[in-house]
Amino acid sequence: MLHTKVSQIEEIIEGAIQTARQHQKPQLISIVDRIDNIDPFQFLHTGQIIDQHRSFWRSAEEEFTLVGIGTASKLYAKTRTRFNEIQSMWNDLNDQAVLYDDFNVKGTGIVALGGFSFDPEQRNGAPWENFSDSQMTIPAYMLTIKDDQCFLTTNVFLYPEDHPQQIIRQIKEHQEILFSPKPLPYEPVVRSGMEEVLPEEWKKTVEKATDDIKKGLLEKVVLARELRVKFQAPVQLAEVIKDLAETQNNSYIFAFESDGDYFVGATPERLAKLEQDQLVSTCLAGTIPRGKTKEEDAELGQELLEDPKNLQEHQFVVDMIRGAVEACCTNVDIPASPVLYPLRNLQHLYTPVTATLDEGYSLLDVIERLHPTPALGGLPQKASVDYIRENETMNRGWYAGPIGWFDSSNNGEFAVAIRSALIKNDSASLFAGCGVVEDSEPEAEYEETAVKLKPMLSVLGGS
Ligand SMILES: C=C(O[C@H]1C=CC=C(C(=O)O)[C@@H]1O)C(=O)O
Ligand SMILES: [Mg+2]
Repeated sequence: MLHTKVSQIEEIIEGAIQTARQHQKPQLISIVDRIDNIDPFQFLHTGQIIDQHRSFWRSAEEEFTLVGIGTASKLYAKTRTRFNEIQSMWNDLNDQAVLYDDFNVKGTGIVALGGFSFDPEQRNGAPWENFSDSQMTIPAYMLTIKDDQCFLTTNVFLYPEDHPQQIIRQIKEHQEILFSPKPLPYEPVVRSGMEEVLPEEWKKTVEKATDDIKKGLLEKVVLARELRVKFQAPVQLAEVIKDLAETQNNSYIFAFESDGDYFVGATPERLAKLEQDQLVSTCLAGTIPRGKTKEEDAELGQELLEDPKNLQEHQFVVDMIRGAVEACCTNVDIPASPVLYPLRNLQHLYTPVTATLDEGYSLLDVIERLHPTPALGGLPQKASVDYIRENETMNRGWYAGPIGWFDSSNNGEFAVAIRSALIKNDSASLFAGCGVVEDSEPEAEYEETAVKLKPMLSVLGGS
């Protein structure tokens, strides 16, 4: 199945270990092969035999899927300068890497996949003990599906003391496992319990926020809540991801596994996408349910497009993203008014942003400027993040944080991890939030978050 000849892998590994010995320092090598079509969910499922550190990413708008298995290298940081730190670790890593790639397709070769918590200053308490503040992983094995083509990247760090034959044998064993994909077990997820975390207290917090906004303490704040569920048996990652991919349109499907826990979701909200110097960002805020009939759906959509409270929620996001993007881009194009963005259970106000990124900036520089937008944090940015840390009834962890990937050819994309759940064996925490502005009503915001919880709930035992 692999198009790379085995002898070629042997030569590459032997050569790289020689180089590592000569320079007395490790060598990262990355080999890209074109492979026959393979089911990404089965690949993800089978990957757990090799390593319980897996990642999944599927684009919301194009045929593009990444599945990472295991770890060739990890980039961590946990301070306020985490984006810069990860960028400089990434630059160092690339300086010492050698790429064997005849195809040059985005999202192949040395690729980092992972995410960042919402707020690096929030303590890393339950249920997030197994997730570090930020973590980007360069997988040992990675499947890339781009349009109708599949690629396998094999990344390996080679040390002066490594034995070529041992490394080659292990890679061959792992590739054999990955190329004999196991069917999914198809055991339905059965819930045995469900508990909303402090719903009345949450509504009071929304009310307090509207008062504080009226007092001028801040202009907007996004408040999220948590729903805890229990299952009869441990949940299988690949099944949840497959169900999400099949039921949620116009959404990024993602999963990050860390020490046995899975953070998964189907988010519609792109933060930024970069292809060479072409940048795309998205303003998505303002929400109404879908209608049961075509007519009702169109009526609700029209109501959303004209509703002052939702338009205000949205405009704060557009203004902030415009400022952040204009500071590092040219040719910034932002339509004057939003359109509808339909999802299965609800519809949003949507304004796309396109621009050309100025030289010298990376995707992470853009993420640092954007995160959190007022769709996840509020306005002013710092005041709203402080407000969330002090008042919200949950620990956000990676909820609403930037998650995504980048490669070494200036391609990459980050979304924000909303409509998500942290799954721990036979229990899970589901998260959803909403933008609170002056005219927000606690009961209506509560209902809005209930609809936002539906996509995850429906694949975790039914909504
Ligand atoms: C914070 C969430 O949604 C944001 C994204 C789109 C619309 C939103 C809203 O209308 O409130 C939120 O700003 C969430 O789903 O957890
Ligand atoms: Mg809203």
